[in-house]
Amino acid sequence: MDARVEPFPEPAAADRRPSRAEAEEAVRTLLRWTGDDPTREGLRDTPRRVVDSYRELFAGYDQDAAEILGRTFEEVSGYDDIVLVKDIPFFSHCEHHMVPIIGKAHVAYLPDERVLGLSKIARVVEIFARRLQTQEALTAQITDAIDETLGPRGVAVMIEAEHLCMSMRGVRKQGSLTTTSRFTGAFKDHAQNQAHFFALLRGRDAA
Ligand SMILES: Nc1nc2c(ncn2[C@@H]2O[C@H](COP(=O)(O)OP(=O)(O)OP(=O)(O)O)[C@@H](O)[C@H]2O)c(=O)[nH]1
Ligand SMILES: [Zn+2]
Repeated sequence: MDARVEPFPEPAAADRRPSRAEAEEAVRTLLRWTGDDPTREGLRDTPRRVVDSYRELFAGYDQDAAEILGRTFEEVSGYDDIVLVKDIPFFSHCEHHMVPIIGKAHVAYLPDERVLGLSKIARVVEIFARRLQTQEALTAQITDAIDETLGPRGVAVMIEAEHLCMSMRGVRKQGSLTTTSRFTGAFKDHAQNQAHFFALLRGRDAA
């Protein structure tokens, strides 16, 4: 296993999870921490809603990228050029502040013998985005999951995102975008493949 990154973190074991009642109580504690009153009518159902929201926003902990990416197709046409799915929107949450990260992922690979269903590329972005993340880890996990499961000639991933922990709070710089990228195989070794990837990305503004 590649030591740089754990591509398929084990989903949190059910027995290590607090109960729903404990989770709702934690939300009540945070409501009191804000200075509000969790017993007032408007907030009475809020712990339940927050816990339900967390289930959805962090659903990625219960999903396995290898399973999604395991469903591949043999490429019989001889197509061997770049496959790029760009502008995949995602919402994630930063692991430092648990505040949203809003961004777009651009994911490309150079097929070898097998290709992926295109929706699976967007699904793998979702799986890793719906966990607490840094942008660097999100980029690495998407790249390495595709690389290790599909075995293509190369993978290229670029992510552009705004971190609301830098906009709403802290340094308060609205609109600043962070870009991260990761390349494997033929994208890493051959500058012209990287250049092709970047040229196709620039093309998104031309339409
Ligand atoms: N490298 C990296 N840093 C991130 C990411 N998301 C948030 N951060 C940063 O994580 C850092 C946490 O810094 P700390 O000094 O521990 O926390 P803090 O006191 O809340 O920092 P400020 O945000 O500067 O107020 C901040 O600089 C954030 O901007 C990310 O995806 N990648
Ligand atoms: Zn943050």
